[in-house]
Amino acid sequence: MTSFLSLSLPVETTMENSILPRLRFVSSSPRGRYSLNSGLNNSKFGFPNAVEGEAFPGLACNWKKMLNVYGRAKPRRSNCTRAVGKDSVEGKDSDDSVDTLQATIEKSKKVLAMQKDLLQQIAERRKLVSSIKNIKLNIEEDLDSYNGTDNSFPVQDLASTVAGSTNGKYANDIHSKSYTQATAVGMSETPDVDINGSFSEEEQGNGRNLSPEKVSLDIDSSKEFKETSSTTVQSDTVPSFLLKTSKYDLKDESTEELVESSLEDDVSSEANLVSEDETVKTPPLAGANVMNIILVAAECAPWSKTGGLGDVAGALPKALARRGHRVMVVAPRYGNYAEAQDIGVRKRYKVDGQDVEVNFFQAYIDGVDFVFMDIPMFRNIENNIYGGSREDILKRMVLFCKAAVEVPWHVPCGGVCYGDGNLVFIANDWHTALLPVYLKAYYRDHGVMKYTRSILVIHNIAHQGRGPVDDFHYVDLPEDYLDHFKLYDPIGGEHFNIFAAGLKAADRVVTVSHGYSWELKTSEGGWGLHQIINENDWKLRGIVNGIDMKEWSPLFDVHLTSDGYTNYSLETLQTGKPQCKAALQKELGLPVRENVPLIGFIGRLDHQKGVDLIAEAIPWMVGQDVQLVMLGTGRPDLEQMLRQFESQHHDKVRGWVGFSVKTAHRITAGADILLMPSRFEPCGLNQLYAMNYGTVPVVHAVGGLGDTVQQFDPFNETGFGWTFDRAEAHKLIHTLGNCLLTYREYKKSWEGIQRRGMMQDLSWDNAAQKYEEVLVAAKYQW
Ligand SMILES: Nc1ncnc2c1ncn2[C@@H]1O[C@H](COP(=O)(O)OP(=O)(O)O[C@H]2O[C@H](CO)[C@@H](O)[C@H](O)[C@H]2O)[C@@H](O)[C@H]1O
Repeated sequence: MTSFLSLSLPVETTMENSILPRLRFVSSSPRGRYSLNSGLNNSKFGFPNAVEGEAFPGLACNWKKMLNVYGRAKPRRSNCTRAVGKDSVEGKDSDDSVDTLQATIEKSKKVLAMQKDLLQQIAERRKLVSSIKNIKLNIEEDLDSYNGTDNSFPVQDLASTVAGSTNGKYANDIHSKSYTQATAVGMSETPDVDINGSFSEEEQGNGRNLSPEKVSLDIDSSKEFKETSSTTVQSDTVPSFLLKTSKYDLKDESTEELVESSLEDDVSSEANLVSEDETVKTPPLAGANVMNIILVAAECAPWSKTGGLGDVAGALPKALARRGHRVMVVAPRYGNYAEAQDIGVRKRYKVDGQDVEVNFFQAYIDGVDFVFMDIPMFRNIENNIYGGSREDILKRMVLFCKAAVEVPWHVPCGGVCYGDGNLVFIANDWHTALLPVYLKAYYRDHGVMKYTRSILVIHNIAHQGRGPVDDFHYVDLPEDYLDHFKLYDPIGGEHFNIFAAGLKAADRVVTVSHGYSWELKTSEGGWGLHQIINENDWKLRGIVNGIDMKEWSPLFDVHLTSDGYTNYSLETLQTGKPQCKAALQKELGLPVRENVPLIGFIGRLDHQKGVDLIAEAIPWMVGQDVQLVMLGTGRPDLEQMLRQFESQHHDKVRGWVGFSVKTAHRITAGADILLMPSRFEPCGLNQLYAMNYGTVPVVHAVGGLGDTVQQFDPFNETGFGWTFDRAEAHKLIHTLGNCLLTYREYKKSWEGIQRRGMMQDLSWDNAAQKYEEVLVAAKYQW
């Protein structure tokens, strides 16, 4: 969640019921309207406001168009016969038998190419399996000590174990390379030439932050994820290990035989290949593009999380580090984090005329330097991190961004600062959108940090950091910068908008799916910023989020190790998942029945997530033989609604009001179906998690949901779930009805959907590679 709206805050209610002045405009678009709050209401600062009526009917209509634009359709290969025909015309006579022969040869070539491709996948899957096994061994050791409470940080523990590298290890690595700047405390106040310098080739090439063992493990596994399969796995590209267990495989029997026999033949050569790989020191995947990257975010899982932003900030950096980059995450220190040590660096920054001291804490985990800023105004708000008055939140973000931009000078990680050469910041959402502005206004405009670039990632444009124009004085910038913050609403008039300034100042802009990058440019989806986004279209790119495979994998999930739950994989899906379902039913006090479809919902209870559509569908749903569990916090009226559903339909519905990571994992594993009727959804992570757990998503095909959930096609047995094209209750009911029918009547198809979902490569490694392209583009941009 990416706004002031904390999951534990009833902010959305105030959106609807504000008594403070509220400025609105009605979109001239015939498709629908939305209102924008001027931001004068303190509690609403940060998001533009309540959506009225049908929020994005236009989007609903246009999702198919979006899909066409961003294309799932793959380029068709020219068919063999045509190619042969062309040859024969150009050559001698067009003789039928020659044609046939040619066609056969072409076909054989194609089959051989497929076979080669499959063998490659087999080799890579095997490597993956063996590296996963290693990881699992470590994890199992850790599980013994894991206490199973929701508030602990298993990922953290596991991460350290898996990486096999702690801060101490890291320090050793650095020391062994005889770095001279090992003293953290008392670094000079101003940037110094040595510190700013970029790393030597050797330092970069070796992935300086990583121990040699770590480099090879991580690089190998990311490569495997990257190359193993495409995001949309078709039935003809099934990994080989499924050939013997499933029918969702190669339809072409001859190819299958060929593959099987080649498989056996190739076992020994593969083994050689793997062992060779292990001994050869692999260069970083990023090659010559290795950079210093600092991701700055207001939340970072597992330490702080109110929603998807926290997940992304916790996982994307690790994937970038696996590619060989030197990566740091900078986040506020909301509480005491066991892993992070005070490194003794103290800096002072001014906010609203006052000097505020910032202390820096650091932890090195999974190849990433996590730097936490300890600032009095951030302390003890871990359960309400976007809480407080508009001014309070603004001051926090001003201070955070001012300090973050100087972290590469002042915070030595493993003894050496990042420096500002070959450096890119990744800012996230409006909270850190000031960073690109500060980088420009304080430094680059003055010839400092000339080689530093900034990327701004839009996770949710609905929250913008809005306020009255007077708020400009808080951000402490030269007067001529005011114009960058001013935004005019046709009805609301001029206001102050942090996201607007950040979008203009950033070197590149990324958003979290292709679909959303299209929607952002529409008046319905841009929430008043569409014009600025259109003007900056040249620097915008959509990159679909990934999954932290250690955190969200049914095989390693630490929340499935007790209370009757169990870890499972593709191979044990048929036994493991039903066991989790039974455990969930038991935990929730629902009748334990294997054949009743169990539907889940996890998310913020607000307008975005379409909870009200579920509410409208409830009478129909409870008329079916289904069970429904909803987990969420947010608007008090919607929380109340959840409680009410539970009390009215106690034999079928559970409404869990609260923020519980453990329960979210357990629902994802135990449910058969995950419902996501979001009105808009920049990417959405829960549907990705669901598919990885063999849980079938039913979604409104908007934003990232449209990008990631391919509609089930019963004729071709393709697709990962069900989609509906308008955020309307009757559409949801109709679609869910089809889904339930398949669940009940077509078990084999259902299993196929589950398996295809689980077989996708949803890891962060693909996305990290794309981010790298954006970072490189920014680096060479002047
Ligand atoms: N009550 C609860 N208890 C426990 N866990 C809960 C919970 N409610 C939500 N969560 C967890 O929070 C995360 C929510 O992530 P999403 O991507 O679905 O939504 P969010 O709208 O916050 O993120 C925004 O940013 C992300 C990241 O880019 C985009 O995917 C998304 O579309 C955009 O709206 C998931 O990990 C989910 O399990």
